[in-house]
Amino acid sequence: MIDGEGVFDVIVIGAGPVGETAAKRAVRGGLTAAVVEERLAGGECAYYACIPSKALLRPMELAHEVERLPGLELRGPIDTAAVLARRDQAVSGLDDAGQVSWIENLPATFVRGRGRLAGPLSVEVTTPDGGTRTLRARHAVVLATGSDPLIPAVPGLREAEPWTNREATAVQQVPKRLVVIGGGAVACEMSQALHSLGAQETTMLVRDRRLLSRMEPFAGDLLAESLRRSGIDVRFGASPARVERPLPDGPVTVHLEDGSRVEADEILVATGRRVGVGDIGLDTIGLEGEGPIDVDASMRATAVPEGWLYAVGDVNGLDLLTHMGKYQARICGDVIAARAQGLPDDLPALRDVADHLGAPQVIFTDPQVCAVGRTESQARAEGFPVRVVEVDLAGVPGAYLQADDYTGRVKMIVDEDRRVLLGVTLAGPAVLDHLHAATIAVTSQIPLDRLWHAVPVFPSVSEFWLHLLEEYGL
Ligand SMILES: Cc1cc2nc3c(=O)[nH]c(=O)nc-3n(C[C@H](O)[C@H](O)[C@H](O)COP(=O)(O)OP(=O)(O)OC[C@H]3O[C@@H](n4cnc5c(N)ncnc54)[C@H](O)[C@@H]3O)c2cc1C
Ligand SMILES: NC(=O)c1ccc[n+]([C@@H]2O[C@H](COP(=O)([O-])OP(=O)(O)OC[C@H]3O[C@@H](n4cnc5c(N)ncnc54)[C@H](O)[C@@H]3O)[C@@H](O)[C@H]2O)c1
Repeated sequence: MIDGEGVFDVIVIGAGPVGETAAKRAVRGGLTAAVVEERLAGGECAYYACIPSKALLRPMELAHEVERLPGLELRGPIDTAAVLARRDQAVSGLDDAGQVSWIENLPATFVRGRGRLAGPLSVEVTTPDGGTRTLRARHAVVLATGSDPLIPAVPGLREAEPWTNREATAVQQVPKRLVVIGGGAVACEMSQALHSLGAQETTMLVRDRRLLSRMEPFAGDLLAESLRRSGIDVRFGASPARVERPLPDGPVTVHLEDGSRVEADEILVATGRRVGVGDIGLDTIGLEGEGPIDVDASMRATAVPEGWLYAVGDVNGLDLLTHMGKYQARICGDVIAARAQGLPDDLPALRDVADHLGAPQVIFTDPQVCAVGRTESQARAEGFPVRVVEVDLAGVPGAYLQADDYTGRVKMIVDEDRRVLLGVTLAGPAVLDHLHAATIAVTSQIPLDRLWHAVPVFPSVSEFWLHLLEEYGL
């Protein structure tokens, strides 16, 4: 809704899931908003990350479920063409018309083009036809510019035109031989998805000694076992020294630091992200640097004393997860609206708490890996009086009824002084929906003596709570 030529209460740069949410909340709070997007409204998440990756993983998950149950059998291999067609549907054929209408119906003004700060409260947009347009904000500019794949400086790697998450999630032809650099979320999910869809030789080159090295060690170990069982070659302590691809469409060879080499048809780089602060005009407001934008608990950029600049989602580097970015965006949009209208801006719902407790996260592999709060090593490093309790999920009737040879584990970290949970990690088939109960317990700091009265149903997987609490001594 424009109420002056190019003048809005709030301007959001970046229409990923996070920028869209910030605009929605600001408009709900009675403000006018413009949303500037250079590529596709919906962002990385909708087209090249969360949505397509989960569409590609779901058939693998179901196939594994069937394999684990005697009496059931798949009629044939996974129909890759059908899976890719369903993925195409899930990403709306890379057409953002629906997302643009959603933004316009907020109502907010959608501006296609590259946004760049042009001094305080001012945004210059380079439109697709090469023209420029200047927008002014009365109250706030929100940076929601996300992140881009990071390609490490390995000689020959960039020249080999590696796949990033974008090409991997948009795959049309699954390579027969795939080599993946990385052992984090993207590497694990995409290796398993592409292997299940036809990559016959999949090699993961993991620099660390474990997969998912920021999570509890048992989770990465269970996942590595599962990946290896399905035929993926997971190599630890494997660092690429140089990469060669003599012909653009020919095979690629990765030479490792230990002198060995891997040849493949395609190479996927999954080594983290670079936050989206490049060429967005930070210099025009006296900021510099390549790193995330530091924010306070109301999502306001701490380096801008006048307080008109906010940063939400991947670009602030707090937690590179869609649900966390959208949570930040709800706070941000509401705070901007409150401040613009002189309303209280310090209500409990208007401050970021969750990012500092340990964000909930699910790795959608088989086994699924789910975590919230602190790991044991984080809790110990922070000086908490820690007690750890672990339970084998195979001993929980609700779990072993699900499948033969059910393999899974759960670990809880207790603050012994307060007898509350600091963190929970669980890994196993189809456990992701159990994470929210753990998130509630960790976030709400429910005393274990109270949690004891939340009786889990028999025979459900959620009885692991009972097993944990009994093991603890209740
Ligand atoms: C393969 C993969 C799978 C993932 N799976 C999950 C998952 O299952 N669950 C989960 O929670 N998270 C997942 N993530 C992380 C998630 O994708 C990100 O945390 C999320 O996309 C961040 O949202 P955002 O809006 O901050 O940024 P983005 O989604 O990156 O959107 C930013 C938008 O800003 C636009 N933009 C940037 N600069 C400008 C500019 N100057 N002017 C105009 N527009 C601009 C971009 O074009 C983009 O559309 C995954 C990531 C990857 C790579
Ligand atoms: N299901 C999910 O929630 C999900 C799925 C995918 C991605 N994501 C998010 O997207 C972000 C990016 O994921 P990602 O997997 O790219 O990053 P990551 O930070 O999770 O993992 C990066 C991996 O690359 C390795 N690495 C880094 N630099 C390297 C180098 N120079 N050489 C060799 N190895 C190197 C690291 O050791 C690590 O194993 C993550 O923060 C994650 O939260 C979330």
